[in-house]
Amino acid sequence: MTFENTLEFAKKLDASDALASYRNEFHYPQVNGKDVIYFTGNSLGLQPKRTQKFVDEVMKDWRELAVEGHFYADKPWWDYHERLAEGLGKVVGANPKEISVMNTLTVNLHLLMVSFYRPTEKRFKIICEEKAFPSDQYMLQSQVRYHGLNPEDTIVEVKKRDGEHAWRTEDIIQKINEVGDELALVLMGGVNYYNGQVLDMETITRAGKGVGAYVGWDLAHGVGNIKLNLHDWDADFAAWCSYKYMNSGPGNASGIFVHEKHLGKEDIPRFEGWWGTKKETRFLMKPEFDPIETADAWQLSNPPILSIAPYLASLELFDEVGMDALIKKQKTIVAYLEFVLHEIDEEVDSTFEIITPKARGCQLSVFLHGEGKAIFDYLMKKGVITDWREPNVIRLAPAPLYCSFEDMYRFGQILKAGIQGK
Ligand SMILES: Cc1ncc(COP(=O)(O)O)c(C=O)c1O
Ligand SMILES: Nc1ccccc1C(=O)C[C@H](N)C(=O)O
Repeated sequence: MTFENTLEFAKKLDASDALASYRNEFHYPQVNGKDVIYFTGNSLGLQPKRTQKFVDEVMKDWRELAVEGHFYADKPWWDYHERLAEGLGKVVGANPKEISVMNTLTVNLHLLMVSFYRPTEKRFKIICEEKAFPSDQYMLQSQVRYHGLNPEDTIVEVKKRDGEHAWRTEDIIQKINEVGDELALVLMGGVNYYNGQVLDMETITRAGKGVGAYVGWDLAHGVGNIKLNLHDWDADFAAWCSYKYMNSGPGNASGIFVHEKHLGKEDIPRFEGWWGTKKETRFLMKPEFDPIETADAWQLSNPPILSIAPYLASLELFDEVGMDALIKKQKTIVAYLEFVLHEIDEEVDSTFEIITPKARGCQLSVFLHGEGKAIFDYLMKKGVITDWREPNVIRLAPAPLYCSFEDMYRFGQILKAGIQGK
């Protein structure tokens, strides 16, 4: 499709957008009395209007039923989290039994490390990407130290080549083969938070398994953003948060995937709690742990229903739309945003560079040479919400559920005026 950087053309794209009506499903913050142009769905998704109903329902059940709500609410609390497994399975490409919703991302990564990072004298190394999201780095370092090892000898970071902005799959594979039979675990961000790159998870998983390591994925920036096929890729585990592209609200419940082949196994170490035991026997209060034969065996506590209810609301939206339609719009809107950026770049003295490679999802990261922070501050004042990542990057993620093509055009005009100092 040949794009044009005009309001008419952007409106034409909106008119033929199958997801256009979903824009009305969300609440928008206002700046200068107008809805913002929201580019930070990769950090915190907007609030779906229907979320209120799901939360109110829990508040009402609690008010009217109190403890009886565990078993007798319309959506009983004791197995409320199970309602998410099927929908999430479709989003991440997994069987429902491979999914559980619990805790938050960093907590879940720690819990999954208990099961999948079991260093031996010979096989103890971990491969991750350089400059992984800081929480992932702290998580890995503390896990390694917990096992009495030294992070410097244990964590192997795959670097980008000098002068390049993205990782090359061949470099990751080479590192995996190089570490070989010392490699215990590959754990990487499937979609990188900084440059927006989507890693070739299928190939990397195969390579990791090929040398006998476990392979896990942090999908904070992947879930609800790109096509995932965790089961077929044969990943051992994955974890993600729900508050970015999945719009479930700040700090809300997160999800895990554990491959079917690890379910119902006796010999897998795990930190356990009573919500991981079979429902039929849980309330017999026996001392023996009787694990559920699904990823719910990793559950510890009775779940925070008020934190899961918004996730259920948001999953309903994802279920209605489907990942295929979502990704179809995403590809067009990101391509249009890229086009608008290039057009502006031609029209003004070039000050920016897109550092996101073609293997991408929703996010374009733009390196602002020179006046970076001033442009960022200006955009925020004009009601364009982006985010800033040191040293000089703004991230733009036009989430396909609620961003319009007109937003992209208007953003371009605001950016141009900002660079020209108008
Ligand atoms: C890649 C990645 N890992 C970890 C985190 C931390 O998540 P949480 O604070 O939910 O544990 C985030 C985002 O906050 C992230 O983007
Ligand atoms: N939860 C947050 C709370 C405060 C500030 C940022 C976050 C983020 O989620 C950042 C996100 N992980 C990122 O990729 O930048």
